[in-house]
Amino acid sequence: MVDVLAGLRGRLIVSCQAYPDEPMRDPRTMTQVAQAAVAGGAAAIRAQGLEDLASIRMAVDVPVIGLWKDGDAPVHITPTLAHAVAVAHTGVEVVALDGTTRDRPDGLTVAETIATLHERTDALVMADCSTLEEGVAAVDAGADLVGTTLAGYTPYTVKTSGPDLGLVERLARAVEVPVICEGRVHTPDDAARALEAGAYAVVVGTAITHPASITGWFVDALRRP
Ligand SMILES: CC(=O)N[C@H](C=O)[C@@H](O)[C@H](O)[C@H](O)COP(=O)(O)O
Repeated sequence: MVDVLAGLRGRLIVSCQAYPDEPMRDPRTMTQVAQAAVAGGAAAIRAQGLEDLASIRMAVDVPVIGLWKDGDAPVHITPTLAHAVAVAHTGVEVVALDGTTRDRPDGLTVAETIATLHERTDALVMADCSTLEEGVAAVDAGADLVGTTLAGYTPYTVKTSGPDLGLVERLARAVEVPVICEGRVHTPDDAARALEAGAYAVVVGTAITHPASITGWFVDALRRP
């Protein structure tokens, strides 16, 4: 598993996710998107949902970071231990879960969730966080990687127009585990700046794998006076 992390240093991870009721919400489609990303040089794939994960894990030869978005509670990225174990059982190398200190639907803490997952499976854990304090706490709780995934998506954080590079910088100074810059990395320049800010690796989702959003960016630009 140490090799998994070593292979991600300085590299691009592509998040391949389609949202409920979208046309591309189909495991075969997401698998093809993941294969295309790997062909383009992605060092790992991040993906969502048990079916997508099982299919993508079989189809690509790079590590997969898996999550399961479920429920309407504020904590919905791999929200419970049962979700985390199910994600690990798809064969992915890394389980991503909500690493904030908010109440979890099963009443467990992040530390209890990570400890039990580590006991029961070989998967590494990526804690999706929104603040420096959450990242530090998640690492203390046993997270193997920490991501800025939720910066701007919790009620107490501000959504920066690009990636939250300030948070990347502060986290990279504060923790010993790899810091993954994730969220609103929309250009190659954003990605390069994330590494300069101290990120170990960079996740890009929307800007590579979400055609509806990318189309919208162009449509909006044409509407400007
Ligand atoms: C906040 C949240 O739920 N983020 C999710 C986490 O898996 C995904 O919807 C994002 O696409 C992913 O984090 C990549 O970010 P971006 O698509 O901005 O490159």
